[in-house]
Amino acid sequence: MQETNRHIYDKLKRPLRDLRLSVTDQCNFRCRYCMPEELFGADYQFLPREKLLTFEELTRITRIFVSLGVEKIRITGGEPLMRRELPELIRMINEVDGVKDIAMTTNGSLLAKHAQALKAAGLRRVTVSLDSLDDKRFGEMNGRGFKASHVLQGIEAASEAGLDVKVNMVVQKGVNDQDVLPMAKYFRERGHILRFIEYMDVGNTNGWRLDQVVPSQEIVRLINAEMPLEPVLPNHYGEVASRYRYQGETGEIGLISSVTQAFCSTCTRMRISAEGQMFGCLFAVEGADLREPLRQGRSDEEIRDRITEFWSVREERYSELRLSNTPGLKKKKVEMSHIGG
Ligand SMILES: Nc1nc2c(ncn2[C@@H]2O[C@H](COP(=O)(O)OP(=O)(O)OP(=O)(O)O)[C@@H](O)[C@H]2O)c(=O)[nH]1
Ligand SMILES: C[S@@+](CC[C@H](N)C(=O)[O-])C[C@H]1O[C@@H](n2cnc3c(N)ncnc32)[C@H](O)[C@@H]1O
Ligand code: SF4
Ligand code: SF4
Repeated sequence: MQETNRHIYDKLKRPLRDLRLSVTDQCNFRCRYCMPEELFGADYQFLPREKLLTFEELTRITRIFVSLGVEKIRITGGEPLMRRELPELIRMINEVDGVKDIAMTTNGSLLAKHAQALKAAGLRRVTVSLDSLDDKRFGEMNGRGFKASHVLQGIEAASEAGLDVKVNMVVQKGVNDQDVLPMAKYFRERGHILRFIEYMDVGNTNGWRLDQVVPSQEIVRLINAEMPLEPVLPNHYGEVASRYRYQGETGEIGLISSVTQAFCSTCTRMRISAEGQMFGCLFAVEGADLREPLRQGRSDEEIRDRITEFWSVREERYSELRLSNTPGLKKKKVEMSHIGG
């Protein structure tokens, strides 16, 4: 029987509501802002299979988190579609009593192949990352020469399969800022929500510089000048993106402003890396292990206590601290491809 779901709160009184599960640390792209080729080269040691949480372990974790009030699950990575049999995991998670929303973030390269199976397994929404419509620029940004047209086919296939599609674009000054308007026009016509993400200083390897961030407000101004926008209220507490609607239409865009308007004060997200470490922040230094307790035969109650304890001492708010330029920001952080974006 489903236990009574109770919310737990961290030190800053933020409830635990969302669970982001990374299912692999591997990826077929080498986006410079995430996994630069020179650091994630041919000799890079990805996690061996036995270290990855199994589908049964991921499902059990989900069930325990749901008993703590989580309703929203996001599958991510690395590239989640590189994990074999992923639709089977979706099916298993979808059967967990109390899961209200299950979504996946993907680079879209393998989406055309898997969209139908994912939908049939119970996936509702997919967020596809795409940084440019220009094949050459996109190929350079993803570090592997993948074509934008290929990802667009994936988006089409997902839409045809009945999945709700959003698109994420990381905007970097001098790299793809010229693509903001063409992307906005393209996805406005097709009715998909495009979200612009401020380039972040994730991990230790992407060579981030503040002057490469395009502030969200600049993007709003740029689009508004051509296609007038109006702000829209958030869908729910803690929504990451601020929303704007094209005036007189239902179409929207979103702005994820983790550099210029940090949203840590309403951050309700727990992240689990592919090897089963819990992270309370995208910029965490280290996580707390769940895999060993799972494999040592600990009871659900014991694992629930471990999660509760971890969340109750959580006080991370990295982006807010970065915003206030607090000295002594952590030097060594977990990599985004490892923790799951
Ligand atoms: N700094 C920071 N960035 C985040 C956080 N959550 C998401 N992001 C960034 O926002 C991007 C978009 O998030 P998505 O994976 O699309 O998920 P979401 O915003 O929860 O999506 P919806 O459920 O559709 O609202 C991520 O890839 C990250 O780049 C967070 O907690 N902190
Ligand atoms: C780490 S990826 C994992 C899922 C999948 N591989 C993908 O690209 O959608 C999740 C999201 O993080 C975003 N991301 C990665 N590095 C980033 C950075 N430095 N700043 C902002 N967003 C970033 C990506 O664009 C993507 O939308
Ligand atoms: S952003 Fe996604 S697609 Fe790009 S390297 Fe990172 S994990 Fe891979
Ligand atoms: S920086 Fe950390 S605490 Fe702030 S919103 Fe992102 S994940 Fe949450």
